[in-house]
Amino acid sequence: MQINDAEKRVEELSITLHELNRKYYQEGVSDVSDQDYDQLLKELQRIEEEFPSLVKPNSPTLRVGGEPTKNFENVAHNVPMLSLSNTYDKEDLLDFNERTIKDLNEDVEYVCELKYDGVALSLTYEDGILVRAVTRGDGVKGDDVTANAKTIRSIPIQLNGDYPSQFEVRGEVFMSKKSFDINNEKIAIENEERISKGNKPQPLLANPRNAAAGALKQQDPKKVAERKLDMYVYGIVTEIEGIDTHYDGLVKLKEWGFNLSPTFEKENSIEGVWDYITRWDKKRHDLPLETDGVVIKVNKEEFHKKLGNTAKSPRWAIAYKYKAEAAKTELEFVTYQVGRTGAITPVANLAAVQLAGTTVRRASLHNANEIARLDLHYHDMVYVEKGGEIIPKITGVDKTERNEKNKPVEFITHCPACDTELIRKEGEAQHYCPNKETCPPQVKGRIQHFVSRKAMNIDSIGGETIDQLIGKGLIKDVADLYQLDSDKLSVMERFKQKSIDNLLNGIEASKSIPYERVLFALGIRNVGSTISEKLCEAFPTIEELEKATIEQISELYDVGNTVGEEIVSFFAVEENKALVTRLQEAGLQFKLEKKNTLDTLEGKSFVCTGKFYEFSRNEIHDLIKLHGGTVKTSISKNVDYLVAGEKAGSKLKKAEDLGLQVLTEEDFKQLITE
Ligand SMILES: NC(=O)c1ccc[n+]([C@@H]2O[C@H](COP(=O)([O-])OP(=O)(O)OC[C@H]3O[C@@H](n4cnc5c(N)ncnc54)[C@H](O)[C@@H]3O)[C@@H](O)[C@H]2O)c1
Ligand SMILES: [Zn+2]
Repeated sequence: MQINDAEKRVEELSITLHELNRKYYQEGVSDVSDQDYDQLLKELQRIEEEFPSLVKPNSPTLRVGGEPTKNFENVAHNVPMLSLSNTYDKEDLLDFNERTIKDLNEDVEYVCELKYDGVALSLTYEDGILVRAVTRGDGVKGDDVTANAKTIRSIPIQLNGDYPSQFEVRGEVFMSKKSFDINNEKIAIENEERISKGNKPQPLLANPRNAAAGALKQQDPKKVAERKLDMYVYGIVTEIEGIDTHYDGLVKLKEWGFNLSPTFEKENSIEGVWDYITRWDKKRHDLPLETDGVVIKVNKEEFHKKLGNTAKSPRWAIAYKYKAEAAKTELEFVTYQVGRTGAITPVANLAAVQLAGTTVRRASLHNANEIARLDLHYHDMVYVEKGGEIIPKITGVDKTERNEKNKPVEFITHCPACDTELIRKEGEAQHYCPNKETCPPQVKGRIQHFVSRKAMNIDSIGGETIDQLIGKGLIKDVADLYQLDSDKLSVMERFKQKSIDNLLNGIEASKSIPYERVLFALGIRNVGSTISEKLCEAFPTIEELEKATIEQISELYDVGNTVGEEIVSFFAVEENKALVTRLQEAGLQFKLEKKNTLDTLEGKSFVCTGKFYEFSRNEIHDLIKLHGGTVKTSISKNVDYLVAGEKAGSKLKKAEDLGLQVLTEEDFKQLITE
């Protein structure tokens, strides 16, 4: 691979992984299976190993988890809370064993535990009393959720026995399969009542892991208690005299009153580990909670110190993850969904089949390429797989069972919602319905996105209200919302004055939503909430963004080419410009609120490369922005300064060739303190 191709691929992978992370940790949504995610991450790791100069300071290979939230006090961890390196492969596991023995120059004993599928929590005890519970957050600091943790019955508030005076223990908070079902039943019953009163139904919990994460972050501890969470602890962090092995630590934890899964086991060789893994492959489904693998840990504490950590995970442990489960069933027919951007997604409708404890009836087929790849025929017997909990996917067809009369699945040519002929852009996998203006799911989808919580947050407008507003001809697009008034709304059915007031108040309040969220709300393809923040920082008014070129946009840190293309083509459409103007006239924010920035570096642009001592690269970026400068990723004549650390490499050479000013970390510090 050439460095140019590598750089491009690194960028693509980083954007994809950042977005998958954001969805997974912030919204609890998985767009791809864990196995696919792990494959992408490994690919990035391999490229970065080959081209170390391409490692960005915030690369997904270096980052743990999500981010702490603003809803709780953020607390720094005494010892970082890391992730675990993982594998789906026996070979990798054997390699791990060999490497460990080689590094230690001694035989090792392991402890095997199941990998509980929930969220990590750190608990601190002083004199036997729980004083603090903190989530993993970004690994360095997390959310203080002590009040919530105290409502979880399996977390002891007061310990028994000979516990040390102060120590930290970590474990997994989870929602048992039983609580998950009960909670969903409750929500379903509440929904019947809500619907009968004309209110919006609540979404069901998607899966136990996501449900546990959501519940733990509730603001009201009473609500946490209602969700009936549990916790298994899996390790002591603090060094404690007399506890020399991980196994002894677990036994002690049990004595002091903690809740542990009784499934942990000591193995004196990697063969023993493999035996444990095989034994639990099927049996784990009988456990009260979801598990997705086995965690293998070196037993002796002394070895943990010797082996140390990578940026992201300890070297003394590895997770072996079980492969997704598969089943075979019949493809009955294919339906097509229309998204808010007009993208058409084919969905396989299957004869019901049991898979990993749930009944599966539908699977996503992604796009026409996928159908072609599978060479899918109606009534084929297909293999479905479910990675973790996400929508299952079809991985193959059993062609030996194909009846010759079965016809191949042909992609539709016209939109199932509005009958417009579909288009497919060159080089793209997806079909689109080009009828943006009147295709009902697109019109509705855009409005739904616009009012959603992370966008304009108008929660008084649910799906059914949108249907009615469109049906009664009151709105055709999002700008029409701002023309509504009591009079017009009087034609709405099952709408009391109170609902009308709520709706209008919500719309009014949205006028103060900041520019970055308004931009996100516009629903431009590939412009998610993070990208939108970056764009607003670089182009503080919509007029500046409108004038920006693809190149200028792609130069921004972590923003790819495709975003530039989407932005430029958005503003090339007259209707879009007109929509923005109408929203501006309605009083929405299209200008970045000036944060308290300084102007020391106003108008200057910087590229940073290499390794720094006093600051991390991210901190330097933040300092540049704080002082009014801009950060770019690649060297060009338009860059003013290169801040070069240790091992600066190719960028330094290029900067020198172009005659740019090169700053050391020290020079940079002087520049901002001048
Ligand atoms: N599908 C997606 O879009 C998507 C996106 C992001 C992450 N993911 C998945 O999440 C993984 C990364 O998440 P992660 O960093 O939380 O890592 P992880 O969940 O794979 O492993 C680390 C965690 O395991 C937990 N754990 C459970 N049982 C344990 C035990 N017995 N001992 C020690 N720890 C135990 C701990 O909470 C620890 O934080 C990825 O590998 C991927 O599978 C998927
Ligand atoms: Zn259509």
